[in-house]
Amino acid sequence: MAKHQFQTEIGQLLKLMTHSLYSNKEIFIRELVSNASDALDKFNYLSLTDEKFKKDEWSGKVFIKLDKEDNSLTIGDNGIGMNETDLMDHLGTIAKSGTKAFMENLTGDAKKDSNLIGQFGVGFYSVFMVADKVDVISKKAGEEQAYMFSTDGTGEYEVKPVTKEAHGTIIYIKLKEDEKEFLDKWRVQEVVKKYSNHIAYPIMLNYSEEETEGEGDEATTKMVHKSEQINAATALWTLPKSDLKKEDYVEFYKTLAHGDNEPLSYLHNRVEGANEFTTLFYIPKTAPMDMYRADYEAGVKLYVKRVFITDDNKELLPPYLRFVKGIIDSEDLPLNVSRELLQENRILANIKQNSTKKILQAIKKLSGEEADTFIGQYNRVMKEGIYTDHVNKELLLDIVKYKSSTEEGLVSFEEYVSRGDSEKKEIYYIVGDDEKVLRNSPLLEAYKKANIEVLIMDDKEVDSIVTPMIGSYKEWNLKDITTIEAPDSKTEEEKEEISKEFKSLTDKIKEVLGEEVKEVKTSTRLTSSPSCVLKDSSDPMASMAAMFAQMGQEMPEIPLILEINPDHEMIKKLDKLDDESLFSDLSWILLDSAKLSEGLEPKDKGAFAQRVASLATKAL
Ligand SMILES: Nc1ncnc2c1ncn2[C@@H]1O[C@H](COP(=O)(O)OP(=O)(O)OP(=O)(O)O)[C@@H](O)[C@H]1O
Repeated sequence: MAKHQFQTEIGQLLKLMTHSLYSNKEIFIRELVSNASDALDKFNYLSLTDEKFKKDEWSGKVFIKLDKEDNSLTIGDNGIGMNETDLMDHLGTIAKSGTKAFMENLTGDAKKDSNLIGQFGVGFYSVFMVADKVDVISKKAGEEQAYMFSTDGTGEYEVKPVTKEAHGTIIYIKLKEDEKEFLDKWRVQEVVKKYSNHIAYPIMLNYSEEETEGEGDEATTKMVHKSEQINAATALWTLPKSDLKKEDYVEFYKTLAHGDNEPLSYLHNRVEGANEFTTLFYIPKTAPMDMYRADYEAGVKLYVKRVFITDDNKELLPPYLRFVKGIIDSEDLPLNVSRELLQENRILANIKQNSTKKILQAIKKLSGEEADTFIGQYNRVMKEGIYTDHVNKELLLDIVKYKSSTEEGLVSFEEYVSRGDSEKKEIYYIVGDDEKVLRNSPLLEAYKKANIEVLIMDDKEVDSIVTPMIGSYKEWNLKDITTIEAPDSKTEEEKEEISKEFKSLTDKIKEVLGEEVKEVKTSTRLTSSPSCVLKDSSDPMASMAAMFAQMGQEMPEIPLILEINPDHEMIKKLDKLDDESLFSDLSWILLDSAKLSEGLEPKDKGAFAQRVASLATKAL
């Protein structure tokens, strides 16, 4: 008999299962039933597509056996089964990178942590919350030899050949002394109904019960073996909407998401006509942990006429909808559609297009608290959608929200437009990575004064790439306020006059700063700040920079224009200053502090600090 060491991470995981996650132990039943159901799905597919298995008169079943005398619970299925390598690969190691992420994400809150179990696919090991010892006896469909994998959940497991008639898997669980509740028929039935009522196969509960025959002195009791189906065993999505209540949808979601939370929203549609299919989609209340991992798991399962095809196809929905969980069941796809060719399939492309639109329309309809929750979790991926999905850009633009310079909370483009200047039709925005810096930016001063709303986009990584390519929203052009003229009440002549009046000063500052700025000019956009910097939108580098950003590359530097506030005390005094060295220091400070207040860095931070210290000393 071969003894093997568990992979290190599994060792850690087992410890965790046995010692930490004890408040929600019942989920081990959900996890094992779900694995059984997956194994049945896989065999079902084979029996319908592979000649070798077609002759089988087969109907998939899960069974659960309770044995009070032996203090054991057994969960079995007649599904695809596992051979020796499968047992060692699937149960002795965790191939997925998920486990490490699982361990890192543990919060210490047992309820939350047990929800993570499903998300990270460490389902089988949850059995060690209740088991002293586990034997997995399995025979793979189409193979001769069966094997038994045994472990007591410490560091080692054994695998040996055994005899088993039919293909499938039996998991024998010797329960810990204090886990007798899982031998109670009602308790097990309750757990199965809660999590697994709508898996597509019958779950049979086998148990023994004392029955009394006769009455009084004549009465005799004997043990009777019973077997009954304890789940509905209907694929929920095939039922008419009118037969289903919210509770049914929520219950099914729990099976699907391996969790205990309610979904934020769901949509169930049957499409008839040239292309027939049913979809049932859920939007989780909280974004999946792996949403921003490159190896995220697909959330949608594909079925063809109720037969499970795959849960590993990331093309069923566009990537920005990767948080959606659910089912697509097509009537028209061939059962043996090659998994590789799914991508290019016209029917599937049509389903994808239709589903995407339906999901986005449902999201758009969310209101109040639900809409807030959605935006809190998914605003960023929706912006990703704007970038990648041109067909649904309009819908997506109605969903995303931004901070605003004049409103509390988040606002939509629609709300902005309803308040904006309907003649000018412009949407103003400023992008950066620090909300506070953006709100205090000198560039906002003129907009504040003119009472014009500016969208504060503080998710720079995404906004700086996505927003420039939005272009317009319902004929309203988006304008980056760091590149355009500010609103002001002065005429061109007045501006000209001020510019002339300060020409010698602006020339002198430019002389000091040299190539660091492209131009120095008087500003009409400032009220309380002495200076600000702007990107020169007419410079060819500016459009290049946007292109670079879209390709995810480092942006080339765009030359800056320094604007000074002619009404500011400092500028007035500077104009009259004779001390050359002080003039030079103050010119640099005008530039560097303007950069800082817009979230940019001074070129020479050390020199900046020295100049400030020297000025402070003079002021004392
Ligand atoms: N009853 C079973 N029949 C056949 N294979 C099984 C069975 N139970 C488990 N397996 C195999 O072992 C693997 C590991 O199972 P485990 O529950 O740990 O994770 P998972 O099912 O892959 O992930 P998740 O829990 O997220 O669905 C499964 O993917 C499957 O290949």
